[in-house]
Formats: sequence, structure tokens, C-alpha cells
Amino acid sequence: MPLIILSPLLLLLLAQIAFPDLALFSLLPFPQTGYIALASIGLLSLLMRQTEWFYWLALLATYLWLTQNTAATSELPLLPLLCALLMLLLALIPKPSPLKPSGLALLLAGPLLLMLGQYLPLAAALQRADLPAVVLQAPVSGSSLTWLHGWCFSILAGLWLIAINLKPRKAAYWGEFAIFLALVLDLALPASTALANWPLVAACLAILLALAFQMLHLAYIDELTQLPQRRALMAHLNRLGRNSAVCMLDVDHFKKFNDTYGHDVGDQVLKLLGSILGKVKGLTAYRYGGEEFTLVFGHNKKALLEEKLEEVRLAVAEYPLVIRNDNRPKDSSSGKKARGSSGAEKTVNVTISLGCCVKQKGETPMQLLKRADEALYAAKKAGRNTFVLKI
Ligand SMILES: Nc1nc2c(ncn2[C@@H]2O[C@H](COP(=O)(O)OP(=O)(O)OP(=O)(O)O)[C@@H](O)[C@H]2O)c(=O)[nH]1
Repeated sequence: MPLIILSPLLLLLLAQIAFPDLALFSLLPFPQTGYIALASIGLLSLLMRQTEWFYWLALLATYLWLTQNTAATSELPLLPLLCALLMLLLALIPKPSPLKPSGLALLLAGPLLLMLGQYLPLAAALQRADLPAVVLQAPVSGSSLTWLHGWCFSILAGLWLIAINLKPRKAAYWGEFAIFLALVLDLALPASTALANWPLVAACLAILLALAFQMLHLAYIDELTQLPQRRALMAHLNRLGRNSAVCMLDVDHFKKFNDTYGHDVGDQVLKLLGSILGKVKGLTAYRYGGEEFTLVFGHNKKALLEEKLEEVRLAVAEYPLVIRNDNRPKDSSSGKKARGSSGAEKTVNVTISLGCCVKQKGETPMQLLKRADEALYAAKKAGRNTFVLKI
């Protein structure tokens, strides 16, 4: 669960509040330890080819540097707001590799904007307290977080959470959000020796967890269908209970489909199939490889299995696939022919065949898969768009 990424913030905060005498992070030489932590995570991100974290590390390092070199954060009223805004923008934009010229420019732009932002007239206005005094007051005494920060952060957090929920769930988004929360908490907590440094440490741990999730995702999740792939299937089959069943399924006449509509459209079909299978309750779906998928059931009840296999078959067969032929030639007569009279879109249906078998006593995962494959072959021979269940 990507939400686990937020746990270091909470756990470290609780630990620091519950055991202030422990003063875990006040024993560390800061900011040096902070810079070392950020540099180590940068190195790890590079090794793991997840270089988009460089942008975040650069922002965090600049924030740390600016706060360490200013007597009080209140002297930099715009810094947290600007930092949070830049973080949100960074979370929303597609990020090139920082090793490319455009990426390098973006990498430098964040810290530069953060530093130059302190000279904006707005910063001076905030310092002169042109706003009603209460707006610039801190809700908690000793805290650097003013009501103004609080309101702005609430709006930014709301926008951020909406953005996260609109995107497909990904660990990195929660890692980025954890960095934002660490920034808010850094300001909100009254400056004290016991609590002073933990938000940065928590942000670093959140990035480490996000990196671990990203690696797990790369190792276990198929890029195209977003389903767990064969490595995850084999791990599941190795710990499969006695009462279980396995089903192999594949798209009917997929070669012909690819030949007719192109490999890209074929990929879209597999993607859609992954999304349909992933939503079916009562089974775990895997992409076995190519156009083959595997379903694993945690029971061996004949009636329930038949019901589920039919549900899956129907869900695919009845799904109207809208095909946009974007690659067709624009002016040639062959292009006109390809577009046809009904325009650029066409609706087609694909069907699948399913072969399922119940696990036998002492059967190995490979033997079980082989029998499911034989059942799939039987379904193909029976005319396709059907299932065969072997009890
Ligand atoms: N677009 C796309 N095609 C794939 C992918 N993996 C495998 N295929 C294609 O799937 C097709 C499988 O063809 P066959 O094994 O002959 O089976 P089929 O045409 O579906 O015929 P039946 O299974 O007997 O109904 C091949 O043309 C592969 O190129 C993929 O990731 N994307």
C-alpha cells in the first residue's frame, strides 16, 4: 500500500514526542547529516535509475541551506509557500531525465526560483506585515507556521490529493506528498531540540520507501497491463493452499486482430483486458506473458468457479472496443478506403477462451499450469469464446 510511505512521518513524530529525552535527531550534527542523507538518497536513486528524485532532493537541499543560513524562518516568509508551490508544480509536470539538457535546466530552475523568490516584492510586503496582524500570527506559539501559511498549505494539499487521485496509483506520488507534509510539519512544530530535525529525516525515509515501492513495482508489475506478472504469479503458486484453482486465458484470433488493426491497437486490447481482469472480485489476475493471462482462485468450488469464469468471459466479450485509426494515410486513396464511410472510429469486440483446473494433491505449480493450459487448448478446440473447467 503506497500510503505506508507516509508512516515514517507519523512514527518519527510520535517517537520524538513520546521520548523527548531520547532526542534522537538532536544528537546528529545538523545540517551536515541532512546533506549526507540527501546525497546518499541521490546516489541510490541514480543506481536504481529513478533519477526524477533528484528534483526533489535539490529542492530539499536548497530549503535546508536557506533555513540554516537565516537566523529565523520568519525572516523568509515566502520561502515555505514558494517551496510548497514549486513542489506541487514538480509533482504535476512530466519530468525529463535530469541527465538531459532539459532535465538539467529544470533541476537548476527549482533551487534558483526558491532562492530568488526571497527577493520578490511580495516577500517584503509579508515582512512589513501589510496584512492584518492575525494573518501573520502563528496558531501555535513558537511555531513558524502562520495562519497565512496554514490556509495556503491547506489549499495546496487539497489540490495535491485531487491530483494524486486522478492519476493511476503510484508510490512516487505518495512519496512526493510525504515531502510536502514534512515541509508543513517542519514549520508547524515549535522549534525545539528534540523535534527540530526529524521532518527532514522523515522526508528522506519517505523517499527511501517510495524508491523501494518503485523497485517492487518494476519487478512485479507488468508495464502494459498494470497486472502482476509471471514472477509474482510463481510466488503466489508456490504458497497456494490445497483448495484452489488456476485458469489460463488468452485472446481469440489475436494474431489476426494484430494483423488487421496493428500491434499498437493490439497492445491497447491487452491493456484493457488487464483493467477488466484486475477489477473482477474473488480472484487474482496475472499477465502470464504475451497475450496469455492467469487467474488464481482461493477455492475449488465448482459452481462458484463456473460463475466467475462466465462472468470474466462475458465482461470481455460484451466490452465495446473503440478503435481510432490514427496511423492511416491522410490523402491517399488507400487512406480514404481505410477510413471507410463510418469515419475514423470503429467499434469491435474481442473474445477470450479460458481453461481452468482445480489443484490436485501434491501437484507442483508447473504441473498445475500445464493442466490449465491443456484446458485452455480444449476451450479453443470447442470453438473459442468459452471456458473449460476440469475438476
Ligand atoms: N499487440 C501485441 N501482440 C502480442 C503481444 N504478445 C503476443 N502478441 C501476439 O499474439 C499473437 C498470438 O497468436 P497465436 O498464438 O497464433 O494465437 P491466436 O492468433 O490468438 O489464435 P488462438 O489463440 O488460437 O485463438 C501473436 O501474433 C503475437 O504477436 C503483445 O504484447 N502485444
